[in-house]
Amino acid sequence: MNASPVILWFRQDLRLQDNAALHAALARGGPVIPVYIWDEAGEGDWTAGGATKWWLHHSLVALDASLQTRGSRLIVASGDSGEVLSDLITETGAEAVYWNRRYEPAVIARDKIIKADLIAAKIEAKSFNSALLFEPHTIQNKQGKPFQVFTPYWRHCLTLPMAPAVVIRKGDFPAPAEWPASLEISKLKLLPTIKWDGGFYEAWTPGETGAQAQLKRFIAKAMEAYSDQRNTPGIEGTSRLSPHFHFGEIGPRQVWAAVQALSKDSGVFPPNKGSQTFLSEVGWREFAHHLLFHFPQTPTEPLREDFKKFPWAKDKDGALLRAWQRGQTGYPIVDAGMRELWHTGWMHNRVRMVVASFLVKHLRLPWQHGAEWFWDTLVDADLAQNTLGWQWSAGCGADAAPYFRIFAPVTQGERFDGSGEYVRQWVPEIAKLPDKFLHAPWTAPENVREYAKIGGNYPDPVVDHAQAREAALAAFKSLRGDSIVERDA
Ligand SMILES: Cc1cc2nc3c(=O)[nH]c(=O)nc-3n(C[C@H](O)[C@H](O)[C@H](O)COP(=O)(O)OP(=O)(O)OC[C@H]3O[C@@H](n4cnc5c(N)ncnc54)[C@H](O)[C@@H]3O)c2cc1C
Repeated sequence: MNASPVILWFRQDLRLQDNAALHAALARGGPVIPVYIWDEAGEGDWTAGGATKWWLHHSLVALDASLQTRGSRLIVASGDSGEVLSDLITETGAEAVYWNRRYEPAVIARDKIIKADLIAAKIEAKSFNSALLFEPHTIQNKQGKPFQVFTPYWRHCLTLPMAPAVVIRKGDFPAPAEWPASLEISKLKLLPTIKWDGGFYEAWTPGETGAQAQLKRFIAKAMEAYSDQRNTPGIEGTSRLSPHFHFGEIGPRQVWAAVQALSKDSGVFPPNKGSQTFLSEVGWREFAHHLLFHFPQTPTEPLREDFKKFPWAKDKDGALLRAWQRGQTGYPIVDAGMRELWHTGWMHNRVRMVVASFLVKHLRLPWQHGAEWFWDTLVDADLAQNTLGWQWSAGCGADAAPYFRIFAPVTQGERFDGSGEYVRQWVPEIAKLPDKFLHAPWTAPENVREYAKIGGNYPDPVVDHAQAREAALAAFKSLRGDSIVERDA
């Protein structure tokens, strides 16, 4: 038992349950001082975008409220993490700093320095895993190398022991006799000054309680049918846990345990096909972190070296990129996705794949432009998962979709939004079109267009699908210099 305070440094682990650093801090004894540091420079080139800042504000408010129910509170500071911690140590007499690990390259580099400095100053510095089932440095293939294909990666992971979720005891957390100074959360200025975030409030409840409610809802209503319904953007067929995962308001061990609990009666795990597919998507999240850790250059550079020479198209005045960002490409499924993103900070995975393919293949614009836009607009923007998603879509990453697989936006719309529910919600100016023309409004006869009152409200396609596809294949061919199999997805 220890009487000196321990600083519990919260980062992307904004929850009390299944929090290994908190568990260790409580077990150590002595007052626990929970701290959050807003350290933009410490994130390297990837400081939080507008949408994740919105989420963070509300998540910190929720965390502080939860801590207060435990006789504690959140100390909030801004600045260089190492300096803030050092000042707090002086102010509080803390002799230990505990935190949960993160895996982004700039953060790893920063944390290493902080740990070394703390140890040199004779402060107990300990880090823990609360974010992943399998930490990247513990996983390698038979050749001792990182995995680059998901299926063998995941098969290997599933042979390994998995730590259970950590249970935090009930009751108050020991508090210091005097709390150090704290900023008000609003002083971090994370919320937008221009009010574009109205839709976010309707769509989300940031914080640990919101995350648990979302998991419960998903398990009760959608998990069993997940493998059939996960590709239909017009229904709530997926968990929508991604921003909660990103901020560590829920951890994968908790999700695993919740699915496992359903197997109590049958003894079969996972209990059904839906849960099996769902857990393998959680596996993709693990894989994304594995890749980012082992290939830290990939947020900006293609994993496949040959793609560095890809002949991207010229986009005069950025007009094509702007049309894509604003949901004005003339392809309804693409525009619906981009508008859903702008309005709610989230986009369905099927549609993320369609809009990413459209940017990279139809418009032939660099995937990095798309990754940057997603970074700023997604509430779940995550360096590991965003990088994997974009490199997968562009065909230049690990286990990626081949470049020559070009998603045809009309076919994708008809196949995955056949009833048009999704497009009608996000592209209301064409809502009155009959299903037959909904995904290709330019093919509707004039009288139908008139009846549906499309008028000049909705743009014609910014590129012709067939021509764009040919140009993309030619560009790919010039890169590869060999024959390719052509197939629309
Ligand atoms: C171009 C592109 C960019 C993406 N950027 C991000 C991002 O910044 N942040 C992010 O969390 N996800 C990203 N994804 C992955 C995926 O689209 C989202 O995780 C998913 O849509 C989140 O919705 P959900 O929580 O309902 O997922 P569910 O289908 O319920 O899946 C459960 C969890 O598994 C993980 N997951 C699901 N699909 C994937 C996947 N393909 N890759 C990695 N993890 C996955 C997520 O953590 C998700 O919350 C991206 C995908 C693409 C194609």
